Parts: sequence; C-alpha cells; structure tokens
Amino acid sequence: MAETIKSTGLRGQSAGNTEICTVGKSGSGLTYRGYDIQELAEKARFEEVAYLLLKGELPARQELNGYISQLQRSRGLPEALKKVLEQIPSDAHPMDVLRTGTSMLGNLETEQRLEEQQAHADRLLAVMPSVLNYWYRYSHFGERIETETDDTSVGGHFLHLLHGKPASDLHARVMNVSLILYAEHEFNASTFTARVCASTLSDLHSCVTGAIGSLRGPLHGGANEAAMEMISRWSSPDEAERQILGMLERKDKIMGFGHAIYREFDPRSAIIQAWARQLAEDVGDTHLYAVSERVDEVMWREKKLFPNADFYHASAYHFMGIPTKLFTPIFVCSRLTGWCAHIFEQRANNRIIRPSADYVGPEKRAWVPIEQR
Ligand SMILES: CC(=O)SCCNC(=O)CCNC(=O)[C@H](O)C(C)(C)COP(=O)(O)OP(=O)(O)OC[C@H]1O[C@@H](n2cnc3c(N)ncnc32)[C@H](O)[C@@H]1OP(=O)(O)O
Ligand SMILES: O=C([O-])CC(=O)C(=O)O
Repeated sequence: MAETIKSTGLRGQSAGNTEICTVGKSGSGLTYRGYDIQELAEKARFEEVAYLLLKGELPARQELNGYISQLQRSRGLPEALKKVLEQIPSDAHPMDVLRTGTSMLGNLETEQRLEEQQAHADRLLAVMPSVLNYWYRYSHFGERIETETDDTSVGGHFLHLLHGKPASDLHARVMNVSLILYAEHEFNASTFTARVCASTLSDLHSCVTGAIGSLRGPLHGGANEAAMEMISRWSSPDEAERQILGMLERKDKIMGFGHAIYREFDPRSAIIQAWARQLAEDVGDTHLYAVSERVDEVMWREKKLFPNADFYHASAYHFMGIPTKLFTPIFVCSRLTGWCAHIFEQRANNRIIRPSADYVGPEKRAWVPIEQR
C-alpha cells in the first residue's frame, strides 16, 4: 500500500532523459540547457531564451535579430482562423480559445514533414498572442484588431494588442522576465502530455493542443488565476491571515503554493516577487501586495509550504492591468517554447510512451446476461 501511494502520480520516477532543463538540482535549482534561471531572468531577452530552447544554443547578435524579425513577420492570423475566433463566446475560458485556435491552425497550416517542425514552432510562438487578443478584443469590445505590430518583444507585443497601445518600459521588462520564468520546466504535466502525444508520431499542433489542456488545470498553470481570485477577496493582511488559517484548518488547497519537485523554494518565485513589489509601488497599491506577502509568511510558518512560480505572478499581472482570465494563456505564450523543444527531443529519440498499470479491479468473473442483472 505504501508503495502504491509513493508511486501515485509517477512521483520520483524518471520517465526518460532530457538535455533541455534541470529542476531541483544544485545551485538555484533551475537551468535551461545549462544556463541558470537567475542569470537568464536578469540578462536575457525572452526571444533569446526561446531560441536557446528551440534551437539548442544562444543566438549570436545577427541570429537574434533575424529571429526577432521572423517572429514579427509571423503575427498575422489567417482569415479562416479569425472567423472561428469570432464564433467563440465572450464567456469562454481563454485557455479553451487557445486550444481551439491551435487546433484550427493545425488544419490550416498542417505539419506535413518532420523538417517543418522548427518553422511550425516559431509560427505558434509568434501567433499565440494574436489568437488570444484577437478573440478577447472582438468578443469583449466588438473590435477586429490588427495583430501585426512593430514591437520587437513578444511581451511588449502581447500588452500592445491587449491594451491597444505600446507597453511602458517597465511593463515590457516584467513581461520579458515572466515569459523567461515560465518557458520551461522539465517533465511537468503539460510537457509530459506533449511528449506522450509526440511519441505516437502525431503532429506538432496536436501535441500543443493537448498540452494546453493539461496546463489549464488549477493544480498546474491555472494556479495563477486561482491565486488571484483568492487574494483579491481579502482587503487586509490580517483578514488574509484569518482566512488562510481557516482554509488550512479545512484542509483546502492554497493555490500558488507547494510543488511536486521543489522541497524548500521555487527559484522563480523570488524573481517575480521582486517585480510584483516594484509594480505595486508603481501603481500605488495599498493592500494586494501586502496581502500576498502575509499569505506567503503564514504558509511557511504553518505548513513549510512556499510560493511557486504562479503565486506572485498573480499580483504582478494584475498590476499591469491584465484581466485575471488571461493569466494562464500568457503562460501558454511562453511554455510553447519548452513544449516544442521537448516534442523535438522526443521525436529525435522516440519510442512510444506506454507505461503499465497495476490492476486493482475485480477478479475474473462470469458474464451475467442482461435479464439477470
Ligand atoms: C507552474 C506550476 O504548475 S506550479 C504548481 C501550481 N499549482 C498550485 O499552486 C496548486 C496548489 N499546489 C498543489 O496542489 C500541490 O502542491 C502540487 C499539485 C503543486 C504538488 O502536489 P504534490 O506533489 O502531490 O504535493 P506534495 O507531495 O508536496 O504534498 C505534500 C503535502 O502537502 C500538502 N500540500 C501541498 N500543496 C499544498 C497547498 N498548496 N495547500 C495546502 N496543502 C498543500 C498536500 O496536500 C500533501 O499533504 P498530505 O501529505 O497530508 O496529503
Ligand atoms: O514542474 C512542475 O510540475 C510544474 C511547474 O512548476 C511548471 O510546469 O512550471
């Protein structure tokens, strides 16, 4: 029995090799192709990190400039995809919109051969903010927006499409860091979904569509939205503390805390926390950031549970005027890079992923005719 519980959720079991990322190893505990997350968040552009993950090495200056131009040129939406997006109601969850948008794109720009995989991954990276914001602005405000902007960064472009004006330097900087932090995380649930799908030799759009479905859940990417809904209910740190103690008493899950691999801290949290603090000062926030810090303190004091990547993303995104339901879709715009890198890796050394199950159902028994049941 103890063995069954331990192995639930495949925890602690290796499911394969990867050259892309380490999680929970020495140092800061998170590296992308050998580069430490802290250094990447401080020094890199997201487009450089995307290049690193998808193509294996950091780009030289010319390669980076070329990549940025390529992404800029690939932001347009086919008319048939716009038509589909216009059919999706305003109360749909935006993760469902991305799932449908990716799937539709797979019908319009189908991956035919393995050699096309890089081009399709780059296209998805360029076009995902367009899919989301075209639907959002049309369904909520009746506007058919132009999705091609001059913005050089994916993060700045995203905010530009959302708000209809170029992002401030501070907001573009925070989006850059956020997209880097969310880009890759080894065999997490959504990436594993993508790899399982890739292992059947399916197409890239199917792998990404499945991964979006896995990321949507509140135990994974959906936790940033759930954390925002939770902290926005409380108007002071004292109220937050009372409510959290009550939730812990009732054995409720506190969204944005804990992790399947990290045991003491998630190295991404302190990085986005510092930006959330700066944004709080920038907008003159009077309580939301303080509420977040108090929840963090109480969770550590009571349970030795720490904020994961999602918790401080909630207040950071909120301070940039991003609607809560778009939080997890931003995660998609970033994690696409990790998913696609893993799809490539799986394809390069493939064997169909097909584990076994321990049967715990009824013993073999006799068929009962329907009249006798
Ligand atoms: C980007 C990301 O996807 S990061 C993860 C985002 N998800 C969340 O923030 C959702 C909240 N967190 C959780 O549900 C979990 O911590 C998970 C899903 C992330 C990890 O789950 P597990 O690997 O099963 O967690 P773990 O084995 O560390 O749990 C140990 C104990 O702490 C408890 N625990 C873990 N996280 C929490 C939490 N956020 N709130 C309350 N209790 C928790 C578990 O219930 C478990 O208690 P038990 O031993 O009495 O059953
Ligand atoms: O690794 C995990 O299980 C979840 C996570 O933090 C991520 O996907 O970024």
